[in-house]
This record gives sequence, structure tokens and C-alpha cells, in this order.
Amino acid sequence: MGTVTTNLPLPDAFVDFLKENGLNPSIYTTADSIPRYIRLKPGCESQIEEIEDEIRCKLNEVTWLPNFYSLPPHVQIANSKAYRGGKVYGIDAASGAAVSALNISPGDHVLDLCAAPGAKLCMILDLLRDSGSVTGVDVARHRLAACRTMVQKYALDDRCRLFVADGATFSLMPTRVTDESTSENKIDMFKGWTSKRPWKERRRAAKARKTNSLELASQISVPELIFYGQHSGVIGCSRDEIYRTVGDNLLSSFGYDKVLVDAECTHDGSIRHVQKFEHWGWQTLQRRVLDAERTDDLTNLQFRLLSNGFRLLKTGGSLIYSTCSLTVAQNEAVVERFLSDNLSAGELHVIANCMHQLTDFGSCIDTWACRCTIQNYYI
Ligand SMILES: C[S@@+](CC[C@H](N)C(=O)[O-])C[C@H]1O[C@@H](n2cnc3c(N)ncnc32)[C@H](O)[C@@H]1O
Repeated sequence: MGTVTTNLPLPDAFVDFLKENGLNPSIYTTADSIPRYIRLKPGCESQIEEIEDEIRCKLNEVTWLPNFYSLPPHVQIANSKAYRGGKVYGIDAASGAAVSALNISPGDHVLDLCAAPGAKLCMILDLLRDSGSVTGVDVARHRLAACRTMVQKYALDDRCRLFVADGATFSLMPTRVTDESTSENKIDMFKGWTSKRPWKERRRAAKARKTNSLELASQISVPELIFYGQHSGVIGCSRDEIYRTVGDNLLSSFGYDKVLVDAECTHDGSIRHVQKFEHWGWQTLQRRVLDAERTDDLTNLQFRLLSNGFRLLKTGGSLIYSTCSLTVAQNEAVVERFLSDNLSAGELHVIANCMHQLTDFGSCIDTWACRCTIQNYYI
């Protein structure tokens, strides 16, 4: 395989892929100088000096993103007491930008359609504090299990429910607290409620898990609830209420206030991710990133995730579509295809492309280059 003059021996096929997509391969040469980012758990502000002493470096505040700090690339936080004790999160600033663009308000019911491993989901829960709810969906059970571990580690488990499901067909409504649902007998119902599914259903799911994830996605018709915090938009729901689907005509009133579609993508915008292929082998990159058939499948999946996220959004809600790919095909083209379908339906009132915000964010583009390509509002 040929190389280009970067720090990494990028294979020709990847360089061609970058060029075809109008991307300059030299962005991958800056890997050693890209800062790391952390997010401070709200409430831990007074402990910054202590954390700096422990990790032996100064935390530089990211002025445009509350609670985010940058630190030099060589500093590791995974073994620090601050990280293990749940005082800081490892999350890139670009990921924070996607969540920040959602403009979370108290009481929002938020849907995160590709939630695992959950860095953004935790940020949403922190922003909501003790109001609203978050519904996290992911097709990969093991990744969603890691998300559940994270939600529990950071004590964010009250208002969150997690479903293993295909985000392109997921159809459950947010469950909202009503006067009725806080009554004593409902609380008892909650205690008796179990996420365990009938044996036959579990056996079918286990069989499906043996196949690959795209096939699995099409086989999961009933979402599997793997976590349900006790205040997840409702207290004391029955199983039927938790699995309530609503027809399209009611979605405009009872859908989610905010939807995040942080879609599966080729990850080419993450310099650290691309770096890992040096160890995994460039053939893996060929298979995962460059394979044209897979890329076509991906853009179709992205389109279906975006369309379904929008379907589940209530009137006046807003949706963010983001990826960590820098390619037009996975960002602008997906959004344009979606808009051309939906504009003709006359449903969109205002469409603001928030890419311009990211150009101000400068340094975050080069780490998790998360492109927020759309912020839509219903009328
Ligand atoms: C970019 S990652 C999401 C990162 C996550 N939002 C975070 O902040 O930690 C994309 C996720 O989409 C999931 N995914 C892939 N296909 C999916 C589908 N059809 N439905 C739901 N999730 C899917 C993958 O398992 C993966 O966890």
C-alpha cells in the first residue's frame, strides 16, 4: 500500500476517499497536537483545583461550551479518582456541540435514537437535571449495556429508559407524568413491573443476535427495554403504557420535544479513530469505511433514522442530525434528501443549518468532527 506524507501511513484508497469527498489528508497529521476534552459533572465546580492537582495539568475552560475543559493530548484521565468517582466525563467538545445545539429546556422529553455508548445521553440528562425524560435507543445490545453502566455510574438513572431497537422503526412515545400516574396504586404497579420478556421472545432475540447487526435491526420489531429509571417521564407505568405506540396523527401532539439522531457513520471525521487502524490493520479500514456498498447502506440507514426521528418529533420540537463523518454524502446529501421529501409535504416551518456554528468552534472539528447539519422546527 502506498503512503502520503502524513504522520500516518494512510493507504492510497483512503487518500482517494478523502479527495473524492473534498477533504484534505493533512488533517490527519495534527493528531499529536489535538487536545483532549472533559466535561465536569454539574455540582463539581468547586473541585477543579483538586482535579488539576490529581491529573497534574491545568484545565482550560472551553468558553463556548459550559462545563467543558481542554487538556493536553498526552494526559490520561481513565485511572484518575476524578473519573472513577464520576466527577468528570471523557467527551469531545464536538459531541458537546451537537447536544448544545439541541437547546435542552427543563421538562423536555428527549429521544436519542443512536444512544450508545452514551456520552451525549449523559450530557442531556445532566442538562435536564430533575425534570423531563430521556429515551435512549440503540441497535447494539452490548453498547447499550455500556450506556446503562455509564448512566448508573453518574447517578443519572432516574429519568432515563433504554431500548434495544432499530432506530429507523422505533415507535414508542415518551411516557409523561400525569396526575393519575402518581397515584399510590400506580406506584405499586411500577414495583411489580418487570422488563423480563416471555421465554419464546427471548429465544427469538438470542437467535437474532447471532446474525450481524443490520439483519438484527430488521428483526427487532418489539423494542427490548433494558433499563427503566423510576422517574422516566412517568411513575408506576404498566407494561402496556411503556410500550404505547401512537398513530402518526397523534405524534404532533404527543411526540418528543427534542430528538437527537447521532447516526451511525464511517467515523472518518475522528482523527483518533482513524489512527487506531494502524493497529487494527488498514484492511479493516477498507472494509469499514471505504466499501462502496457499505457506504450506500449507511447513507440509506442515516436517511431512515433521520426520517423516523422527525416522525417522532412533536409540533414545535427540534431535531439535530449529527455524524462524525466529514463527507458530504453522509451529511448534507442525507439532509437534502430528507428535506426534499418533507418540504414537499409542507410540514417544515423554519430550517436552520447550524453548520455555521461549528466553524466558530474551530478546534473541535479536528477531534470528534461531529457535524450538526440540521436543526428543524415543526410549525
Ligand atoms: C456514533 S454512535 C453514537 C454515539 C452516541 N450518541 C454517544 O454520544 O455516545 C452510532 C450508534 O448507532 C448505533 N446504530 C447503528 N444502527 C442503528 C440502528 N438501526 N438503530 C439504532 N442505533 C443504531 C450503533 O450501534 C452506535 O452505537
